[in-house]
Amino acid sequence: MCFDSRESAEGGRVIVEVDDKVTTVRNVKVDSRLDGTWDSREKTVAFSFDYCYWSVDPEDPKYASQEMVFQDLGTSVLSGAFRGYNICLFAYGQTGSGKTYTMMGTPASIGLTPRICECLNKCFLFFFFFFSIVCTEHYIFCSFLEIYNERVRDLLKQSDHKKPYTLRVREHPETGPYVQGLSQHLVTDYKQVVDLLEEGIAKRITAATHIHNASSRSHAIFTIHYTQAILENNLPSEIASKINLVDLAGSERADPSYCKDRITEGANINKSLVTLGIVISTLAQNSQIFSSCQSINTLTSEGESSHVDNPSTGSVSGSRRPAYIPYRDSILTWLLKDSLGGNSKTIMIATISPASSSYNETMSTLRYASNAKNIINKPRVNEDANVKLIRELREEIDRLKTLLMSFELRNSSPWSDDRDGNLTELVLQNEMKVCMNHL
Ligand SMILES: Nc1ncnc2c1ncn2[C@@H]1O[C@H](COP(=O)(O)OP(=O)(O)OP(=O)(O)O)[C@@H](O)[C@H]1O
Repeated sequence: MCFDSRESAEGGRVIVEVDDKVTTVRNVKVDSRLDGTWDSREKTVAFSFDYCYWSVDPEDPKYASQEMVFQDLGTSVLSGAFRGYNICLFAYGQTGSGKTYTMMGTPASIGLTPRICECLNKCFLFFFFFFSIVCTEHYIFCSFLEIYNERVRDLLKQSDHKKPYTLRVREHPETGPYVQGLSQHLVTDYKQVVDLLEEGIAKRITAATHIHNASSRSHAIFTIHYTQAILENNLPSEIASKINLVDLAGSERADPSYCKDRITEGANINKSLVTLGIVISTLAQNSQIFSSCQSINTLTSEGESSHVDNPSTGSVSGSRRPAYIPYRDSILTWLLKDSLGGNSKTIMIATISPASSSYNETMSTLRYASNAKNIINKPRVNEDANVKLIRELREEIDRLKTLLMSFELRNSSPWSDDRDGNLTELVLQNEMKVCMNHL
């Protein structure tokens, strides 16, 4: 949260308050109605989130530093990545409100992305020691792209200046959407990551707007593919995690005084942010339907009731179907499909301005974030399929062995020999499958 230059020049009347996990916004127009007439609008609206930060004035004791944000959000990205989950962290908010500052930072105050990269390199040994897993090696590949005017550009590839390098988005049946031909860079130390980030940020398209004189006009996605070679129960295996760190272009109303290019940019930025909003609210609605269906099923299986009317879903026993999610309506939502509603732990950072002149933008950003809070994703660990199979077979062997022992302890009946024989056979078959998988 910060004032932009325009708001500071205007004297910046503060209408936002942050108290622990609650952000309250005051509507000054309601305040200024001194004629005594009744106003139906709320004077203050409170929003609750997992974390709320105040970073308007560094002298303020409540001031949230980059380190504090990293301690809360960055470490949860890292612990998810170490355990093999896909993670997405994206910053959304009004132009000039601090998205790039939070995600990338400045040389004097580094942001989340470089801090996460630094810790991926440094902390993995501690993590594996802590979770008693033996990690033999780890690899980090990075890519950096921007979506500008609904086209994808590689920010880490040299291109002919006359012809910008645009890439196609494709969809893999198992791993989901990806950018064909996007360059991947192996990094082995922090300096290399910082160099890549600096190279990409320098190539990213920015322009002066009325609000911010170096406004990012594109959505930037920095992706880290983090793979760990591990030994679990003496089995070599790999855990892979994809971390998407997304700095969105600022939401800003179109201004007719801008040149044609700026208006086209603005229209494309708005199109993708509107689609993102629709995707988020549809996912939130679907998650509500899903969770109410689950609670209906729980009640039914407990035998308490088989007909539950749920006013929020408006139907009986979950007959309301999940709505279609228009991921493909913009490149941004298509590329983030898995992060927004699939196999990913996703964190949204909403950046706002505390100034009264930004009231509408602030309310819209906080409503957006409130909607996103209701989405329930289903992240799963990306572990090696063979190791998973071996673990399941071992569990099955243990179960069958226990069963066999209990038969042997009992007095054998005329048919028990057959049954014991079948179990022994099953144990042998499973042992063989495990051996084959080891080869
Ligand atoms: N919490 C903060 N503390 C100090 N300075 C900040 C903070 N947040 C943002 N700034 C400064 O405010 C200016 C605008 O921030 P930033 O570029 O991050 O905005 P943005 O939301 O990414 O804007 P746009 O969408 O237009 O790209 C920058 O100069 C940045 O360094």
